Amino acid sequence: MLHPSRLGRLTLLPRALSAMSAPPAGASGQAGPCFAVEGPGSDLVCFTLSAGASGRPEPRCFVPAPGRCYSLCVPAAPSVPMARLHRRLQQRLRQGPFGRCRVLGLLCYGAQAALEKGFLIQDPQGGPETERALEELLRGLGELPPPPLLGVYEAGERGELWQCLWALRGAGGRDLLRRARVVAAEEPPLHPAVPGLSHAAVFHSLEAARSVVEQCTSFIPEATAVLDLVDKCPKQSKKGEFPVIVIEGLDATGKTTVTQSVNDSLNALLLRSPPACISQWRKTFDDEPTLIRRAFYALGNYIVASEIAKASTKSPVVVDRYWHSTAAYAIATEISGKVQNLPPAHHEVYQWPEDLLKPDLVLLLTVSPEERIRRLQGRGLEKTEEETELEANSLFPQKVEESYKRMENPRCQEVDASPSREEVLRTVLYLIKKHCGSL
Ligand SMILES: Nc1ncnc2c1ncn2[C@@H]1O[C@H](COP(=O)(O)OP(=O)(O)OP(=O)(O)O)[C@@H](O)[C@H]1O
Ligand SMILES: Nc1ccn([C@@H]2O[C@H](COP(=O)(O)O)[C@@H](O)[C@H]2O)c(=O)n1
Repeated sequence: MLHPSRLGRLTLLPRALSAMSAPPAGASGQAGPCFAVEGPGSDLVCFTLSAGASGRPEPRCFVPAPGRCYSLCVPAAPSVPMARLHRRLQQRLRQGPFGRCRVLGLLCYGAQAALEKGFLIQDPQGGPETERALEELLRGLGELPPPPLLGVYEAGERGELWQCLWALRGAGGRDLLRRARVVAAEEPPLHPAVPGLSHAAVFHSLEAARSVVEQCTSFIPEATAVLDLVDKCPKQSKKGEFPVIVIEGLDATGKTTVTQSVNDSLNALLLRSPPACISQWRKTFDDEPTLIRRAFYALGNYIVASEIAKASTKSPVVVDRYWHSTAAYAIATEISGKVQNLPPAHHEVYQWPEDLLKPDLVLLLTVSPEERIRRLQGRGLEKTEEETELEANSLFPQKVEESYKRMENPRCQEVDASPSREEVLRTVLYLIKKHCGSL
């Protein structure tokens, strides 16, 4: 992190016409837009705009000397075209002239503005190529309402930081819309992505998820097949008289091991979400933006619900992952930074969807990060040792697990899955018996 006085120029390319046209405010919580840079660390670097010399400090800077820094944003509204545009930009920023740059997440938010998501692009070498390539990239996006804006950040005489907001002309050239001072803002009390989570990533009804996947049929042929399967399922599936037990947890915590042994012990039926009938399309949807990817997994849960309804009339049912997984992973992916950034306990994102069949018991398997590393490594797969350790120790699994723990109605009952396989099975069977009675 360097002070802005050491910058040449810092360029932002926000597309938030509505947000950016609000009068500069100079403090977070006021009318103007605020920005949060989502670094690889756990803190957000927040800044806002001021009309003139405000006496407020510059934001902690994020520009590598002697390089330059750029960014761009698109509306984060839960719209399929915008989600795809964000994804497209993300992919383009990994290629070609941007290869030498470091790309961080950027959120634009404010009292009057809808959330925008974008990127902060740090070019360690400087030079005009990156700015030129960004302009080309934005012009190449074609007709988009509203048109992309370009913000150029410049250090003033006393080292203060200014934002110049430009509109790109289709044929070339650009018009200056505004110049405003960049000043530090406090981290907002709620992570800026929290208010939009229920629309952009965590689906609380079949209809909400269905409508997203329906908008994808023209460019994802598999979407039609998924919808056909969903539409064949009875609406509002009801559970039979036998218990339904869901096993949740991070990967390598022992879900497959436990579900298989519980299944054998109880003579139950084993199901998993996503169900086998749509599993072959996972890769396709995993490559899509969050909105589409999570809608796919959400629909998978409704298909599993109809399988559970049928099976639970005949025998106990054990389910390997269900809605809690879909929600916990979605929340942890969308909320950057530290565990404290997660939506607070009892937030709506932790509530079970009213139209989804509820299990009788949800068990959350947990092991220490060290044990999880051992199990991940023991299992091999394609990750290197270093990748495995990085993943297991990062904030991401902590956020997934904490989200699981905040789930309500039904809540996840935690099971320490570090002991031997036999002991974990005994504990799980004890809890099932305690909760569901004799089977
Ligand atoms: N109690 C245990 N003690 C030691 N090793 C275990 C235990 N339970 C499972 N394992 C081993 O840990 C590894 C991960 O287990 P498993 O595949 O059951 O996890 P999982 O939660 O289903 O993972 P994923 O979600 O990635 O499919 C496997 O190699 C398994 O044999
Ligand atoms: N109900 C579910 C199940 C899975 N996911 C997503 O898949 C990933 C884990 O799958 P595994 O096959 O490795 O167990 C996880 O990252 C989730 O994103 C889901 O969303 N909902």
